[in-house]
Amino acid sequence: MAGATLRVAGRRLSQRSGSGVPILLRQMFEPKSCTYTYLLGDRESHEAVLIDPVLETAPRDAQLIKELGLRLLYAGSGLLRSLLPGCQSVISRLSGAQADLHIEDGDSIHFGRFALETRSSPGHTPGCVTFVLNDHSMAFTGDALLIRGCGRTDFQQGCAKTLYHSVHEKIFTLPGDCLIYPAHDYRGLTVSTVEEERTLNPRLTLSCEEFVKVMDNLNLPKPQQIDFAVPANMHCGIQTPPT
Ligand SMILES: N[C@@H](CCC(=O)N[C@@H](CCS)C(=O)NCC(=O)O)C(=O)O
Ligand SMILES: [Fe+2]
Repeated sequence: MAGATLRVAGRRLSQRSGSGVPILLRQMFEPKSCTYTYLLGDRESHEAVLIDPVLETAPRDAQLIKELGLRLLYAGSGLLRSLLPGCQSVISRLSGAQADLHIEDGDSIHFGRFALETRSSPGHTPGCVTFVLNDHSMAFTGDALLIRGCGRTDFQQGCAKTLYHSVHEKIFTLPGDCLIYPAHDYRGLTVSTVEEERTLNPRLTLSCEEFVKVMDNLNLPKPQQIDFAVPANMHCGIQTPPT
């Protein structure tokens, strides 16, 4: 099972660092929810992981994974698991959702010569996680940190103060040139860096107190898919018929 192990909290990351080894990375877009899904793979072992998958595009993602000859080990979706046997669904333990594997702060997800470090980054939801590649060259920030923005905190047990501390302590402490890949973008931007967001993010450059005020007054409309997506996420992306 070498290269495919999930390590428990606090253990050292793999010594097989990603540094100098080109990773296979694909950013894929779902236009309805403006979601980015990320496929990360090791060209040598063909092991891969999928971050932030969306139900609607699971068949597309599964097809690409097959075409590229990859073996998907982990995905945050139960549907991918049924489309690609052998794949395990993964979600934060703090989400309270069902999955094959529950991850916690400090866990590592290994695929081939690479590993993703799990950094719990609650605030948008209690279960939000940022995945950091083991050489700290890139971070997948989910809905916590968006490009020049951040996840809203007005539903799904969100908390602005918690989000502020998550971003400052778990993401802004990464190297300045670490690439930031968010789960959503509503303006067509695709990638940022820690340094850019540390200096230019209009919300996260505020004091914690000012940030909380801004977040409490965003008055955003509810996302179109939310009533459908939240219950599904509790079952790792699988809809259960109403009873
Ligand atoms: N009108 C938009 C709403 C998008 C939205 O609320 N997005 C969430 C992230 C997905 S749960 C969010 O946190 N947005 C923060 C922000 O500042 O936009 C739509 O339905 O597309
Ligand atoms: Fe969200």
